[in-house]
Parts: sequence; structure tokens; C-alpha cells
Amino acid sequence: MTAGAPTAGLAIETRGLTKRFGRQTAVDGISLAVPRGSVFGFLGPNGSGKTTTIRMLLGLARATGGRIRVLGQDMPHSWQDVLPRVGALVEGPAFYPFLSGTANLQRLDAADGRAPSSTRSARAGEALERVGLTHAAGKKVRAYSLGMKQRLGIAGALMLPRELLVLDEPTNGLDPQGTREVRSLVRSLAAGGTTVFVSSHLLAEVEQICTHAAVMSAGRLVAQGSLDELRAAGRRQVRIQTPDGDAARRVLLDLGLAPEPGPGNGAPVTAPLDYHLAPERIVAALVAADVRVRGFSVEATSLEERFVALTGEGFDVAH
Ligand SMILES: Nc1ncnc2c1ncn2[C@@H]1O[C@H](COP(=O)(O)OP(=O)(O)OP(=O)(O)O)[C@@H](O)[C@H]1O
Repeated sequence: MTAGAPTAGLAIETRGLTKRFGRQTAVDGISLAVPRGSVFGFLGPNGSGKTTTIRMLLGLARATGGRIRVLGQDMPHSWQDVLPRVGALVEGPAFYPFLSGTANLQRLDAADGRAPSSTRSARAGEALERVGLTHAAGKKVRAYSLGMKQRLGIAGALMLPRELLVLDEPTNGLDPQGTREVRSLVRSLAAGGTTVFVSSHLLAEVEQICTHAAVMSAGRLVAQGSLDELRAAGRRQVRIQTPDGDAARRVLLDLGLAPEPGPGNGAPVTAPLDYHLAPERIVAALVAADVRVRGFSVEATSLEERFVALTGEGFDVAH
């Protein structure tokens, strides 16, 4: 591979992508790698730089530094080739409330110079069907629920065939029913082969719909990979129930572990466990030291605990 050549199989690739607003660095040198065919969750608390990143990916904001490749081509340089292959929903779609869903989609499509007018009506019908709005096609948009409006926005992004969909917080402000509708729509689009890049501040949402994720914190990318990789990178911890807490802690120290300082004997003894030490060695060492082991477990830290640790702040983990 020549230096700087796009990595095959990536729908989005950034290197050192940076955006400053005055003295503030909103996006700080991030290198994203979004595999084609993935549902990629772009996760981070409010204000961590997700929207700013998405705006740069789509050529809506200019990067201060770094490079961006979308579908194998440089952005914003190749926007004319790239953007027709990308559907996007950023910062809530704007619709005419007094027009029907169909009429809104047709107007939107008419504004796209590449969209053939001869197939406009059929394409609007298909897009509405894909998002489950056929029954409301003739209804004025002011009578739509928030969830329906959001799905109409996605239908707008689907008026032409897309290789990549970019959705910025698509369930924000939706009630539980609307949220379920949008999540299941994202899953079905992904099942059809479209790469979906979706930002969210909700860990539970990303766990439900995504195959991969990246975690942003204060403008920096603090982790990325498949959900399994992210889980595996989390720490494990060993927990020992014993009346001989002090002795157990000494055994763990001898094994190179760092037990949490305990209140003495009685309370469970815990210590972070790395992957190089087999749990059975710990049990053997405890028994050899005459520690009375009444319970022994190895617990994986959850993705939630890991993300809280990564972002260093109270993560919004509401469903
Ligand atoms: N046009 C702008 N001018 C100045 N500062 C900005 C601008 N746009 C964003 N910022 C700042 O950049 C930081 C990142 O904002 P951004 O909207 O990208 O975060 P986010 O993760 O998308 O959060 P949210 O979910 O709240 O939109 C914030 O501190 C924000 O105030």
C-alpha cells in the first residue's frame, strides 16, 4: 500500500482530524476507522465533539487539520462524487408542515439536481415504505409524531440508493415508541447492506443496534473497535469472600496484583485482574497460604463501567 492510500474496506477513515473554534479544540486529532457494512456507534456525552465531527465528514464544516476519506475518496475535495452516495440526517430534518409526507419527499428530491424526475414519485413511495410510513404518506406532516418526522427524514436520505447513512442522534427527543421505530429501522437498513454511522450519547442504544463503536470524550477519541473488542479490552476483577482478608490481600500482592485496600477481615477482597494471570493460580496460592476461601469469582467489568472510566464523567446510560 502506498503511503496515505485509503484503507480498503473502510467507509469512513480520518487521520488526525481536528477542529478548533478560537482557542477551543472541539475535535482533537481523531483517527476514525469505520468498516464498510458496520453499524458504527459514535458515542460520547453531549458536547464531546460528535456533531462537529459529523459536519466535517459531510463537508458542512471545514477541518482545522487532518484528513478525511469517505467511501475511499478525500473529503471535502471529492464531495461531488462522494455526497450522492451518502444519505445524512443531521440536526433534525426541516419539513413543510402543511404538505404531506410524499409531497415533502418530492420537493426535497426535486432540489437534488441528480435525481431523475421521472422516477420521483415511485422512489418517494419506496422510501416511505422502507421507513414504514406508507399509511401516512398522504397525511400532512404537522400531524406526524416526532418519531414519524424522524423516519420521514431518513426516508429523505433514502430517496436515492446510498452506500453510507450518517445519522446524528436520530432518537433524540423521541418517545419510547418513536425510539423503538427508529432503532429497528436502523437495524433493517444495516441488514440490507448499508453502512450506518450513528451518533448517540446513550450507551444502551449503541449496544442494541451497533456492531462497532468509537467513544469520544472532550474532543478526543478514547476507544474504538467492534463491541466485542471493546468489551474484551475492559478489565476483569477478582473477588474473594473470606474471613482472612488481610492474608488474602498479601497473597494477591505476592502475585503482582493490586488489591483494593480493604477494611481488614470480613469484607470481600477485590483486585483488578489482567489477562496474564490464570484465576486457578490465585486459588492455589490462597489455599497454599491457608486463606479460608468461601467464595471466588472473576467478574468482567461491563461496557458501561468501561465507558464511564474512559470518558471520566458520569455517562448518560439511560435507555
Ligand atoms: N460553531 C461553533 N462555534 C463555537 N464552538 C462550537 C461550535 N460548534 C460546536 N462548538 C463547541 O464544540 C464542542 C463540541 O460540540 P459538538 O456539538 O460537536 O458536541 P456533540 O458531542 O455533538 O454534543 P451534542 O450532542 O450536545 O451536540 C462544544 O463545546 C461546543 O460548544
